[in-house]
Amino acid sequence: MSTEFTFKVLATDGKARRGEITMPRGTIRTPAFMPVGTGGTVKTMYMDQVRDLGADIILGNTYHLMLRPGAERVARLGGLHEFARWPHPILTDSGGFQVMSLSKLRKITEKGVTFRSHIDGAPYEMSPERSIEIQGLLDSDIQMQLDECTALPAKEREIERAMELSLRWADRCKTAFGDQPGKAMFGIVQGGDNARLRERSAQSLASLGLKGYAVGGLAVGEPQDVMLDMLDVTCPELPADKPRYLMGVGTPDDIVKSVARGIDMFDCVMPTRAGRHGLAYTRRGKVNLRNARHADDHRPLDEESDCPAARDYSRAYLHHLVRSQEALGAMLLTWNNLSYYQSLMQGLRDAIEQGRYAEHVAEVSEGWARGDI
Ligand SMILES: CNc1nc2cc3c(=O)[nH]c(N)nc3c(CCN)c2[nH]1
Repeated sequence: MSTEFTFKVLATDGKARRGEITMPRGTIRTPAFMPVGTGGTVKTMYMDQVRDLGADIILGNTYHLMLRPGAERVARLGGLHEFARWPHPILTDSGGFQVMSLSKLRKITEKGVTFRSHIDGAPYEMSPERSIEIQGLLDSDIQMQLDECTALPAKEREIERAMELSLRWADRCKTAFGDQPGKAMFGIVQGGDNARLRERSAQSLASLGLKGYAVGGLAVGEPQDVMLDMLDVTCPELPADKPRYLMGVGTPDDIVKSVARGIDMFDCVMPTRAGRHGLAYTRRGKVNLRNARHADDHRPLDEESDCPAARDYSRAYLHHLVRSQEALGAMLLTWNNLSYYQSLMQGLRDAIEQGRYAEHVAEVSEGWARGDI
């Protein structure tokens, strides 16, 4: 187990990279999908299950945990890993995006963000320094800079203002984070759907010499081709020997296309949120178990899966659980969805090692297109 945070590219296939992040709490095989554990829990899952599905790292949220149960309280209780019984790496988002999407009466100034809690309306201030302090109290392994994510569509001058503010905040976060060998602080590239601003943001962040770089400001409603175009201009400006994390992405199709453009890490609520809404991800595409067509279908979701949720339960039973709003419905479909996402990532990692990434993507895409029989 290394005491340092290191990233190695083990193989490439075009722009796709098979890599490995080693850090004190464990190794992260990339391309990696991080299940979202917003409030210190991957909803409806035991942490042992999440690990057994192949997840090397999960995501936590500064915003939610600072509001409840409180960062100082988590620190007093031994940090987030001890609190949630997840001993492997944790990446925490910095809170800016969640403030903008969840809280009311929020204001952004040079100093930071002020906002009211979406839980009890209490007022809060969060500076770049406080965000890093909170992530330290959580004992987070990979900490994200505080940034401002511009909602799209937006005027160029608005995108530029937020991008430049985020750059100044990156510098302040780097100073606040200091030198923590076994941990990392990632910068976040902004710049909306503007190629020139994306390049400027990436180049400026690269000059900070950070341990990793996220691509933010995407998956905010823009068409997939716009997101992919922004990756085409951003990734080449980022150091090839550092991990690249595309925030909030995405569908299986988003992921395979983003890996092909040089992305190494992903997080997305889709597999977990969809599971709670009766939607299953499978190698033959999506299956909506709310649909009455499943009411008498004795087949499992995927007889070839090694996940019991996909292999051992009939669609009829899953349909019944979902329609009856039974907790087990959300549990089994979340289990199935995270299993599918992790098996997708394992397939991508293997394909890059074997130099057959394009062929593998064609195979999985054909499976989705064939649709669920
Ligand atoms: C679902 N789409 C999405 N886009 C994001 C952009 C940022 C982004 O630009 N910055 C930060 N800090 N987080 C983002 C997130 C949250 C990731 N868990 C995003 N999620």
